[in-house]
Amino acid sequence: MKLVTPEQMREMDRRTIEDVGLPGMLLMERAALGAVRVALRTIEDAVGSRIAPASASRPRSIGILCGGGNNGGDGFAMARLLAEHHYTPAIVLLSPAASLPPDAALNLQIAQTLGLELHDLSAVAPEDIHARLEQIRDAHLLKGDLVAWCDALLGTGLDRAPQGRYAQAVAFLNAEYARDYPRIIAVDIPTGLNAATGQVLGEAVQAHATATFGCAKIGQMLYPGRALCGALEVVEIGIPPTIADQVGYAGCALNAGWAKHRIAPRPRDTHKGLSGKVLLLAGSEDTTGAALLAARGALRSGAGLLTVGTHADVIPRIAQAIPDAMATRMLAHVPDGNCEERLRERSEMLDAIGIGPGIGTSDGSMQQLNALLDSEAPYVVIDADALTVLAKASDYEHVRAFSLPDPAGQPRVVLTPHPAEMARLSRCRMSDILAAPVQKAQELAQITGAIVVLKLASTIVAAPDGELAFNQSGGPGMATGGTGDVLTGVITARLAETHATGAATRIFDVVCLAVYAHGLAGERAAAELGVRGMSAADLALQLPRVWKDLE
Ligand SMILES: NC(=O)C1=CN([C@@H]2O[C@H](COP(=O)(O)OP(=O)(O)OC[C@H]3O[C@@H](n4cnc5c(N)ncnc54)[C@H](O)[C@@H]3O)[C@@H](O)[C@H]2O)[C@@H](O)CC1
Ligand SMILES: Nc1ncnc2c1ncn2[C@@H]1O[C@H](COP(=O)(O)OP(=O)(O)O)[C@@H](O)[C@H]1O
Ligand SMILES: [K+]
Repeated sequence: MKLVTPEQMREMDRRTIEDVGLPGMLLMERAALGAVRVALRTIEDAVGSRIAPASASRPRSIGILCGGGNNGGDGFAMARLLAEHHYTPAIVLLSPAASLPPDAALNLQIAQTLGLELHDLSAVAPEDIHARLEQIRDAHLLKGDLVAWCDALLGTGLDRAPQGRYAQAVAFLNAEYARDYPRIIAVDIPTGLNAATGQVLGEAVQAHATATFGCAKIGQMLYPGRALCGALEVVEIGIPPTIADQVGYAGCALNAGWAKHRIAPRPRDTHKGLSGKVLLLAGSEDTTGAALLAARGALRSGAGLLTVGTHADVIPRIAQAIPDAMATRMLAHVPDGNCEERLRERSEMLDAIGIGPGIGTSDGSMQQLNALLDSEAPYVVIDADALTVLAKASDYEHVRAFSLPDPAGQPRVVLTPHPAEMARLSRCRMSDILAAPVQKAQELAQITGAIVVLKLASTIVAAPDGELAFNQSGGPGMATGGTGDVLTGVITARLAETHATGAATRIFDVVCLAVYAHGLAGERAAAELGVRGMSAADLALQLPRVWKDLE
């Protein structure tokens, strides 16, 4: 699923209308048709919760709150189309009809000509809006049943927090959502949601479903926006693909459609060398678990040969817990030439190296990270303590220098920070990261030349050239210690196999698939064990099934 910014969507609309010559009314009609389809399905899906859809013998009402822009225009058109399906639409107008843009004005005029029910609240005092909307609702509840509200207040034109009448209408819709009876359908985007950032301006509508037009917007991928949309459906409105490609996209969503056919079955005549030689620099005395989890992530994601490079005391514990892996001394708390030497010797023979889970932030870790960035390792994943160590460095020249020499011009380093690590790397507060995660991830990718995986509930993958992806898999069960360690192993193993086989796959896509698969494993573990019962180890155990399904 391709994603756009609100500006890109407006530009696609504009070019389609002005350059191609498709009338705006036609786009609006298709938008309204799609939104009606989503509304009807949402109502039908809710039948179990006492809601009965309309039929010739069973009239039902739908309230449609319309604002003063083209989003409101979609709402007027929807009213006309809903009437075809035996619903009684009740249009509520919040802005003066005289200032509507042309297509919206025409759709309002048609609705009026058809005699559809219209409540003009554009001159009602804001403090009275709530009561007026309740009156409209109650009148319809007496006549039949009001089964849904459509939010056609504001769409991608939102440029400030809803205030006055709009704010009251948003609050009313949220009170209706809380009653858990009528379905709330957002037209294009829930009002109050910033389509670029996923942040709320003032208060935003909580919808059961959102019909979004043309392309999904970035703000619908990121929380809280993602949750406010409810079930999100993209409605084609007639933007020609050539126009969309000319305008360009802001990124893509990592979902089932994206992941299909991204991983080929292994050839029968392969051998372990071709599956990828992985080294994970992980674990210390108190954090052996981090190394074990990363190792499980790698072994369950296709690693051909896995070595865990760790502190001396940890080696027997790794060997006992995971006999499939080799363990060797490669970490020390104080700088140790032997560890560096071993790393240097091996790096060339490896396909990918992951560093960080549980290694500690001592000078020894710093030294080993520097040695790694001086090595010949094809790909390096930097996570956890190694990120904290990296953040202590004055600049990211080291990472940049390492990232540059790839013959195909692809990044060789992957950074996998969670928001706290990201704040350290970006030298700002965590609140700054959470307020602008996309921008921060892009900036760090550009500064370092690395692929940045900013781990959130909607993880963002950012490439140095500005490419973006937003992960849609995963869930709250993954909010438990160690799931990030597993991810390090997964990404490292996938990079290793790609390097070993010499596959022409883009590194960015390899990282994205690893992130997506890791989230799916989290979903599967939660489905089996519940979000509170599952652990990071359970997630790792689900990885084989996820890869099997993806193949
Ligand atoms: N021809 C097109 O461009 C199409 C537009 N479509 C619909 O049109 C929408 C975009 O239309 P518009 O650009 O008219 O934008 P909106 O309908 O989102 O509203 C824009 C108007 O509301 C004002 N506004 C912004 N924030 C406000 C606030 N907080 N309180 C009060 N007023 C506020 C703006 O100043 C502007 O006048 C899309 O979301 C989509 O629903 C669809 O019909 C498809 C085709
Ligand atoms: N609510 C959530 N929804 C989806 N994924 C989540 C959620 N919470 C956490 N995750 C994922 O779980 C992982 C946590 O990683 P991290 O914070 O590094 O944990 P740790 O350091 O304990 O291993 C990340 O991949 C993150 O995207
Ligand atoms: K809306």
